[in-house]
Amino acid sequence: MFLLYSPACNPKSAFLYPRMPSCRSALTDRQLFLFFLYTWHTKTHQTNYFKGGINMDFPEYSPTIFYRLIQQHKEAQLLLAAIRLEVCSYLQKPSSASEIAQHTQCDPQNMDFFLTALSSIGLLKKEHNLFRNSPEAQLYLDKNSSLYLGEYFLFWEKKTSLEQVEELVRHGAAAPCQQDQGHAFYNFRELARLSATEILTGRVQSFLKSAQNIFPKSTPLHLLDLGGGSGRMALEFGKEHPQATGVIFEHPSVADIPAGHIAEEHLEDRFSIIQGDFTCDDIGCGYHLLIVSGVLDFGGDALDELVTKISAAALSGAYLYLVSHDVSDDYTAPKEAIVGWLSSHLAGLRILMPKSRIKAALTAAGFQPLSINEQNGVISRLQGEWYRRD
Ligand SMILES: C[S@@+](CC[C@H](N)C(=O)[O-])C[C@H]1O[C@@H](n2cnc3c(N)ncnc32)[C@H](O)[C@@H]1O
Repeated sequence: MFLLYSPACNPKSAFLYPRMPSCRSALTDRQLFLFFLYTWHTKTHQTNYFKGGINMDFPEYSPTIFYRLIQQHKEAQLLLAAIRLEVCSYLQKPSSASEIAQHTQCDPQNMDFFLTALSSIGLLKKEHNLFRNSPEAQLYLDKNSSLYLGEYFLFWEKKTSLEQVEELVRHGAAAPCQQDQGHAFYNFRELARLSATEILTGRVQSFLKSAQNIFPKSTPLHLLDLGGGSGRMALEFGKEHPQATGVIFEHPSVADIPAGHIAEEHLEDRFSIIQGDFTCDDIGCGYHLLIVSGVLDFGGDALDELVTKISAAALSGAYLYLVSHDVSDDYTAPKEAIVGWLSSHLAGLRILMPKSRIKAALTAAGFQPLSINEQNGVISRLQGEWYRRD
């Protein structure tokens, strides 16, 4: 057909066509109609048949997020395997895959693939076919490091595993945990043992750094570390404040862990343990400083009662250092806390509490949050925050 072979068929020259009267006289009305129909169709549908271009628009959203999540899962599998195989404990210096395979009694060929994959995700460095730890792997994944966290990661991964998520969502928990069964559900003793190192990777430092703006080193004071776990917060504070004395309150099933640290640090003359259940037992009194780290989130229905008890144990003008999970009112943030504690929620143990609820309970019991100015701006880098008792 004429139209198809006409220069005017080229979509580019189609724009020019109405300005070419000599050419127009050669076309019938039907040809003109078909021509305009064609021009409209090609422009509307963004096609370019003659150049072999893309015949589709991009979807409105990309599926990248799904690939990223699946990729993260695989990378986490690699990390956990690396911890179990203890490869980082042999990679302080550049080594070949076969040397590492020999140390760990593994298959040399697959060790090479494995170490190369670990290099691709940044846990190792690979140069000239030799592997060595990245700085982070050296510090936290080498069993010989004083900050080795491998065991802690494995414990935490198992404790918060979502392997059963589908089953639990489908059928619910077989025997839902009661609120006061936290000690049965969580191995707090093991957590206290392993977090004695984890707490030294930033949490204690944040606490001490902010505390130095409040407590001069030479001031005598008495402190309580409620549900203190390893007791490290109290003891490291005690080491920096020679006039400080203190109590670490812990459940009887955990108490030997902080007791061991008191003995190791030779702080028996200034620090002691009170064993008990803080929901019903006496927690002592006369405290100038109260450390409440990772405890109030688990207060459940007894939160107000517990906070009232804490308030009664505090001296007027005492300071309280709170570490909470900073949970939003609709429980969608922060994702680390929401996903991290999902397994216990699915098991029937409702342990997280919105930050606003904790703050309201503390305020009602006479604790006022310290303003950022009063904390000399340290709060922005803190995981904890300070309150002062009226
Ligand atoms: C998440 S851990 C926090 C440990 C420590 N404060 C820290 O920041 O690492 C909670 C601690 O509270 C203790 N705890 C929980 N419920 C308790 C109760 N009813 N009585 C005494 N201790 C309790 C647990 O034994 C555990 O050591």
